[in-house]
Amino acid sequence: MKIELPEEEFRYITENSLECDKETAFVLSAQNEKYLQDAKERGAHSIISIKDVAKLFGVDNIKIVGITGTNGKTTTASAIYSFLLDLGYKAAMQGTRGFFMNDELIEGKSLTTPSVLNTYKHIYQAVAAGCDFFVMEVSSHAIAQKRVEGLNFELKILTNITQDHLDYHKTIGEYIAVKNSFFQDDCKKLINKDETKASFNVKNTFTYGIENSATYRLIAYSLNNATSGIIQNIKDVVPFTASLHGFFNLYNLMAAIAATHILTGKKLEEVCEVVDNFAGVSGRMEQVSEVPNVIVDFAHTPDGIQQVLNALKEKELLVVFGAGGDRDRSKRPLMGKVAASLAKKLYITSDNPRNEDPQAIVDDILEGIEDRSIASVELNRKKAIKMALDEQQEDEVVVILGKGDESFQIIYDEKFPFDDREVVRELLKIS
Ligand SMILES: CC(=O)N[C@H]1[C@@H](OP(=O)(O)OP(=O)(O)OC[C@H]2O[C@@H](n3ccc(=O)[nH]c3=O)[C@H](O)[C@@H]2O)O[C@H](CO)[C@@H](O)[C@@H]1O[C@H](C)C(=O)N[C@@H](C)C(=O)N[C@H](CCC(=O)O)C(=O)O
Ligand SMILES: Nc1ncnc2c1ncn2[C@@H]1O[C@H](COP(=O)(O)OP(=O)(O)OP(=O)(O)O)[C@@H](O)[C@H]1O
Ligand SMILES: N[C@H](CCC[C@H](N)C(=O)O)C(=O)O
Ligand SMILES: [Mg+2]
Repeated sequence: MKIELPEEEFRYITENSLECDKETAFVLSAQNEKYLQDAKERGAHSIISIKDVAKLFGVDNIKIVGITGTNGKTTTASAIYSFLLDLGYKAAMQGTRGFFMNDELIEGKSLTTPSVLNTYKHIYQAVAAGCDFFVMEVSSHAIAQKRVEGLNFELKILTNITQDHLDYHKTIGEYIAVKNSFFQDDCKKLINKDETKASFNVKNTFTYGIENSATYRLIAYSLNNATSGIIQNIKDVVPFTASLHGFFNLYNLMAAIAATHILTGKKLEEVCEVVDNFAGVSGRMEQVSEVPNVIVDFAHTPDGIQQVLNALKEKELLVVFGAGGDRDRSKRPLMGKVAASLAKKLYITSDNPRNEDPQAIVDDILEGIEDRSIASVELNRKKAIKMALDEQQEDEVVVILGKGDESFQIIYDEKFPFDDREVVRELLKIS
């Protein structure tokens, strides 16, 4: 990606040596230092550091909020973004769903945390638009690869640490260490106190929790019909209501309320008043049809599946899911096991197979399932959804997991249009 800067002596900057020429400066970062020689050989105008870009782009003129954790990053980021906008601030958000500013989608999905220069470009756009805050998701890949190099965070948030991405991090110990490495500096931090795997520098640390005492503690809650809770921070005890469902979302809401309180210095009452306006995130616990009851969710980890199915366990559940190809293999049997323990019936199918054999992925999932009589295998995702809908009885819920708001299915390197919600609507003939 080349960025044009007409005012500078070089006309463009890039982080890719292949794009270097006499008009284009190479932005040296931890991710591309191995290509420095190549950039020089291609006649780069000059070599500049990511710190130089930080100055050029004024990235210190905005408050950056970074959220990491295995699950709940997008939901927590979206809640903070929504609360800030409702409280009258200008805000931007970058994450799995793309780059948003002041309630508008500016750029579609790419990575959860894009390359370092891409993030700097978004921050630059947010500064230019007069935003007070830049809320961003920080994936474990991004921490390991230093895609957040040079950013001074106003607040860093930890949602939780369970299992994902062991294809990349190799061991759970390494994955936990990478997540925790984000919280070793002196900047303000907000940590989930109920996450026993969290390890952080206590300086400037705030905590939130439900089970353990914390700076922000949920002292009472109800999940019947509507979600509501009472949050305590020192002497303040403040109620809130919310339209998100499920116990796990109480954690996301707590993190977002606490973060907004810390960031803005507004009264906790004022923050809690806007909580109910946040309608949730597309493709997360999204009810596509009420009768029959069909829910689409983005759970793609063992813990995500457990949390979502637990939230719905009052009903009998028919669960359609698979697992992504070219991703953590070791999570697949765990996903199978936890789904089998909470569902009446499983329809195991393809997610995004990418370069793997879809049957082999399903076999990995089946490894975790003792009672195979509850599991049907149908590799075609649309057919698997149809099977579940055809077999659904009154009072049962069809829960379709793993792809949430994705609008395509990735087979090898090709993206084919596919949206679980559209498929359900088409099969149920809902307009
Ligand atoms: C495994 C992985 O994470 N790979 C990422 C990594 O690729 P890489 O290390 O192979 O990069 P590289 O090709 O050596 O390039 C590194 C740098 O050198 C530069 N370069 C490269 C080649 C060259 O000749 N000259 C040169 O200067 C590139 O412009 C880049 O700046 O760095 C690239 C640039 O930042 C990423 O695009 C790429 O993401 C790939 C596409 C990917 O699929 N990543 C996924 C797994 C990912 O990151 N997912 C996370 C987690 C999602 C979540 O849990 O929410 C995410 O943040 O989305
Ligand atoms: N706090 C939480 N704890 C456990 N599971 C959660 C939590 N919040 C959300 N989930 C589950 O994880 C799924 C993904 O949620 P969300 O998109 O907010 O997470 P994420 O961390 O951004 O995921 P990704 O790493 O793919 O970007 C949800 O659909 C839900 O199933
Ligand atoms: N951010 C996650 C999303 C997974 C979504 C699932 N549908 C898959 O393709 O595995 C990842 O890149 O691992
Ligand atoms: Mg996300």
